[in-house]
Amino acid sequence: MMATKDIEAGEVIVQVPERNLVTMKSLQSTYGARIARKVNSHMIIALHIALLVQAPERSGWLPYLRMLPKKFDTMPVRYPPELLELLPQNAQVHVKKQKAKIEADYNITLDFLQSNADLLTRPLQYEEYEWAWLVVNTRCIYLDAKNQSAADNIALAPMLDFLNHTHDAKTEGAFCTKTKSYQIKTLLPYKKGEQVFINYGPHDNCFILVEYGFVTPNNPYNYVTVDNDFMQLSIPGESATAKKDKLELLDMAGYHGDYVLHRNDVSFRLLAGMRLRLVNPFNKSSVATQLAIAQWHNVVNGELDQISPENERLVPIHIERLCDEILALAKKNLGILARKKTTFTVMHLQQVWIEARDIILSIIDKIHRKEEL
Ligand SMILES: C[S@@+](CC[C@H](N)C(=O)[O-])C[C@H]1O[C@@H](n2cnc3c(N)ncnc32)[C@H](O)[C@@H]1O
Repeated sequence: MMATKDIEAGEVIVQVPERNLVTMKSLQSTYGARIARKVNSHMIIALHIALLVQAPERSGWLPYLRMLPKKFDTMPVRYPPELLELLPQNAQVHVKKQKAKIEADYNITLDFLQSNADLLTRPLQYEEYEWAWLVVNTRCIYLDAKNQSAADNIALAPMLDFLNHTHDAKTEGAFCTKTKSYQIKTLLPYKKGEQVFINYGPHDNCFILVEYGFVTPNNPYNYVTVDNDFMQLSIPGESATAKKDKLELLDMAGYHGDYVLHRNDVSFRLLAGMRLRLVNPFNKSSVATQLAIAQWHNVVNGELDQISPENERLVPIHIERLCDEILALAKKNLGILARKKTTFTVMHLQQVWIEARDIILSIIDKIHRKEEL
C-alpha cells in the first residue's frame, strides 16, 4: 500500500469498521447455531473464504477475492520435497507442524460440513481449503481479547490486510471503541508515494518464511538453531551413558534444546548445555561428578562463574565445532541452490542460508578473537 499523501507520525493510516471485520462472532450471524464447538475461528474464517470463492458472484466480495493471492507457492508448506529438505532443520519441523494443523483443520471442517452440506456449491477439496487456510494465516490480525465487542481473537480486516511487513515499521494497531473500528496508527512519517508498512512482529526470517512466505533484508531477529548438531556432537571421552544422563539432566533442569546462535552472541542455554557436556569423565554415582553437577547448577543460577578453567577453555572450541557443521551445511545447500533455476523460492532459501552462514562466521570470528561468547 502506498501513501497517497504525506503522512505524519501518529496518524491513523487504516480504519476498518467493526461491521467489515470477519470474525467468529460476525460469522455467527451467517452460520447461526451451525458453528460447532470444535470449529475454531481460523477454521471458520477459512471455510467462509472457501465458500465465498465457490460462489463469488453471489457473495458481493468479488472485488476483494480478486485481489487475494492466486496461489501460495512461496509458502514452504507448498514446497516440493526437494526444496523442503533445503530449509534449516527448525523450519522443516515448523512446516511439518503447520501441514499437520491444516490437515487436521480440514478433517474437522469436513466433519462439520457433513451436517451442513447445503453450504457447499461443490465438495470442498483439500487444495481449496489449504488456500483459504493460508489466506487466513497470512492476512489475519489479532484482536485484543479484552475487547468485548469482538469476541474471538483473530479477524480478517479487508484493506488493512494489504499492508506489507518490515521489522522497522513502528505502528500501533487496536480496536477503538469510540470509532467502533480496528485502526492502525503509524509512529513513523511517510512521504507521498512511499510504501507504507506495518510490523507483523519480532520474527526471524525462518519464521516469516514459514508463516508468510517471504523473507526481509537485514532482519535483526535472525538466529541459527543448532539443536540437532548439539545432540549429535561427539565429545572426546564422553560415553553413550554419560551423554544420555547429561541430556536427561538438561531436560530436568529445563535446559534441553532451543540452542541458538545470534550474530553477536551464543545463547545462554547453549552455553549451559555445552558446559555440562564438557564435564568428563561423567559418572553419576561418583562424588567428583556430583560436585561438578552442583557446580554446573551454580553456574546456571549465576552463583558461580565457571565449573573449572578447563571446562571454560573447552566451551568455545566445541561451539566452533558446531559452527563448522552449520557452515558446511550452509555451503552445501548454497551450492545446490546455485544450480537451480532462479525463482522467488530459491532466492528465499539462498537468503536464509547466506544469513545463517554470516551469523556463524561472526561467531567463529568472535571465538578466534577470544571475545566472551
Ligand atoms: C497481509 S498480506 C500483505 C498484502 C499482500 N502483499 C497482498 O498484496 O495481498 C501478507 C503477505 O504479503 C506478502 N508480504 C508482506 N510483507 C512483505 C515483504 N516485506 N516482502 C515481501 N512480501 C511481503 C507476503 O506474501 C505475505 O504473506
